[in-house]
Amino acid sequence: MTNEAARTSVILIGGGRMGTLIAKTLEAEGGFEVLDTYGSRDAAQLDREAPRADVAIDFSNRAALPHALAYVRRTGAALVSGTTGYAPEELEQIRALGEACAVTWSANYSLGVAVLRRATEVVARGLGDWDCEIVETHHNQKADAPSGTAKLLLGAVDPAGSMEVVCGREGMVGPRGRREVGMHSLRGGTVAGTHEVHFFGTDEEVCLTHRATSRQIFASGAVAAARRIVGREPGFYTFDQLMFGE
Ligand SMILES: NC(=O)C1=CN([C@@H]2O[C@H](COP(=O)(O)OP(=O)(O)OC[C@H]3O[C@@H](n4cnc5c(N)ncnc54)[C@H](OP(=O)(O)O)[C@@H]3O)[C@@H](O)[C@H]2O)C=CC1
Ligand SMILES: O=C(O)C1=N[C@H](C(=O)O)C[C@H](O)C1
Repeated sequence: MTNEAARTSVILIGGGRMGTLIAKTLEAEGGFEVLDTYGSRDAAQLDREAPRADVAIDFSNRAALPHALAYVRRTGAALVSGTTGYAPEELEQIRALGEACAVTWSANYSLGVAVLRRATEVVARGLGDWDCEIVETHHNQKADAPSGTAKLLLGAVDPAGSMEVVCGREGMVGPRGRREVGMHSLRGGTVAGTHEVHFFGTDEEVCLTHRATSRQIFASGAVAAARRIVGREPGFYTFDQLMFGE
């Protein structure tokens, strides 16, 4: 068998900042062959003509989802998706795709954020009656707000989904409610992604912060996920399951 035959074939959905960096990372790491990249102009080709790959890596836009789903259903490729901005029903469609193929979706493919999520769960349990505000900061080209990672961290603060979520505080009348979480989005410059979870008590504050200083962490995490998902049984796998086996 030649090295060529052993390579994992990939199609990329989205060839923007992340898609370009993932292509470079696949090339640098070796063992992968990118068959093609699909963007907004040719995403419809995914439905019928695009060649079968071992794995599709999707960092694009929610508008591409019907094509990504059609591609994976048609070809049986594994899916690694990092696209954010989905509605809950769309995320449910991605999870349901796991009945037919091996699928992973994560709002953040950095190891640091995977650990931050766990740390946030622990701190939130310990400081259950403290006020909590989540602040995310990203570059001025980001299409969605709040970030997918901010929503992931909200899930760690409030796993039951029982708290009121207040996005920004403009027009707020009266004091802050006890059963609410504030979400705040800042946009500017070239920030790769900063997430802060603030817990405020009386006369004290605990703040957990993750700061991405480069997008490379997301690209490397997505490629690691691609390596680990190819050849798995159909199912929806979390990033933690792929990386930590749990
Ligand atoms: N999970 C994670 O770790 C991370 C997730 N992200 C997420 O990845 C996504 C992409 O981010 P980024 O690369 O910075 O964004 P860019 O704007 O740089 O790139 C977006 C890409 O998506 C393509 N696209 C847009 N609409 C469609 C469509 N309808 N069908 C097919 N392709 C489409 C664009 O194609 P064209 O150029 O042809 O218009 C472009 O290539 C975002 O949702 C972002 O939040 C980002 C970083 C990390
Ligand atoms: O669009 C980005 O850039 C990023 N998007 C992801 C998100 O919405 O959480 C992950 C990361 O923060 C960078």
